[in-house]
Amino acid sequence: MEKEQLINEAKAARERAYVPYSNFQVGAALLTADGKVYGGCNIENAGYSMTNCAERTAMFKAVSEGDKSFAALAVVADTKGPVSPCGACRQVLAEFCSPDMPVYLTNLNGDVQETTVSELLPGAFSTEDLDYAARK
Ligand SMILES: O=c1ccn([C@H]2C[C@H](O)[C@@H](CO)O2)c(=O)[nH]1
Ligand SMILES: [Zn+2]
Repeated sequence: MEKEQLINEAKAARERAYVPYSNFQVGAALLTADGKVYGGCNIENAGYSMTNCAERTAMFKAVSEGDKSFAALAVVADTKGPVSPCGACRQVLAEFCSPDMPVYLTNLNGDVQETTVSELLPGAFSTEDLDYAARK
């Protein structure tokens, strides 16, 4: 799938954002290794901290459907520059995606920043850290 197509899927998912509190719509599109696309939007809650970001919505949809092998992610919001994923989403990406997986950070003006999972979260806490402690 083309990068532009994945970005368009993220824009379509963004339209479904549930954002009565921030009014800030975010969309994500996660491409699986076998060519499926999971869209995600941010979903807010009157208890603000229960909000789920677009990126994690897409990730959790995929994993809950049995997909855990990913090829690329696109994220879009109406930001001045390419949107910057929050720390929680960076940690979730690091759990399931390879360090060099491409991530396309975009906005509605057509800016596109191509980065990777490890660039977004260098030195992520990982399962290897847990394994080391467990074998002692
Ligand atoms: O990368 C981001 C940044 C923010 N948000 C959401 C969370 C909340 O609904 C709103 C404002 O933080 O934007 C995302 O979905 N993804
Ligand atoms: Zn987030």
